[in-house]
Amino acid sequence: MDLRYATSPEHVPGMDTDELRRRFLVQDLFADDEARAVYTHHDRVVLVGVVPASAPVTLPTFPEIRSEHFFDHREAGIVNVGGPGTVTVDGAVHHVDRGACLYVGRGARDVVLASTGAGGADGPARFYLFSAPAHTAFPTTLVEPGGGTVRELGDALTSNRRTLTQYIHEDGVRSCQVVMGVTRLHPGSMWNTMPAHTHDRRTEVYLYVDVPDDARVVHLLGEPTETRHLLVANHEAVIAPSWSVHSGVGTASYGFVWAMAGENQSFDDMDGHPITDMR
Ligand SMILES: O=C(O)C(=O)C[C@H](O)C(=O)CO
Ligand SMILES: [Zn+2]
Repeated sequence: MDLRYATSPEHVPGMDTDELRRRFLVQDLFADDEARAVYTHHDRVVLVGVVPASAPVTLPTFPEIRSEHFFDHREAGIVNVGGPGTVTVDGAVHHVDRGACLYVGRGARDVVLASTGAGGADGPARFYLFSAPAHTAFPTTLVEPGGGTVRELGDALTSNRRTLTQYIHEDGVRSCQVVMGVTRLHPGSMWNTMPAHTHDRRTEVYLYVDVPDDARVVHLLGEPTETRHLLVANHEAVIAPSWSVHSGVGTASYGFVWAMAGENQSFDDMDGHPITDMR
């Protein structure tokens, strides 16, 4: 498990590219037949990538969380960004196809992730887990692709036309902390989350998907008047501490899985920052 301590904003001005990437960029989260994890002390969020390529993968616990089972004190949202698959939770099989989201509540003990495609064009399933501490148990719940609460945002004239779908949120699938969904840029639009915002009550992570191999997302982070950027490739994630903006522009169309944890689950609890105020 890659353990990352929290970063205070006053340290960002002195950071070079390598340190910014070491602290906030998550690379190589996905590897065949493995469960790879990153633990950030920002709201104690744990990210896990699972690609059951040749056999099902049983979600392990990790020594760093000191629990007999991963979900003893945690919950998670799981989005499949690969081929068709299943997530079996204590014997109950959930078909989690590409674009579907499964919420797994505190108390789950045996979680097995598997691919069901016959090695078709989509390849194996690619499960992305966003986990946060949980202090009560909510039921494991599946949202099918195309389900959830949809918001149409932006405009083609500002190249930020996009469809935001909320899966796990106050008016959707219930959870303790996790708020999770997916945003898809419309053809010809490249900017996400512009105008930018921060939410000091929550940490957020973006996992970028469907980024062509020869393209990148230029992702903005940092305090609004002390921004930095990261060049992000497909299936890489960026950790946005509560003080950080999180916005980006791609060199080709893409989507991203966004997820938050912290003080509240109010999606609209955010503080906007006009681009004219940012540096
Ligand atoms: O397209 C967007 O805008 C988003 O997806 C915004 C994220 O959901 C977010 O940052 C919510 O706080
Ligand atoms: Zn946000």
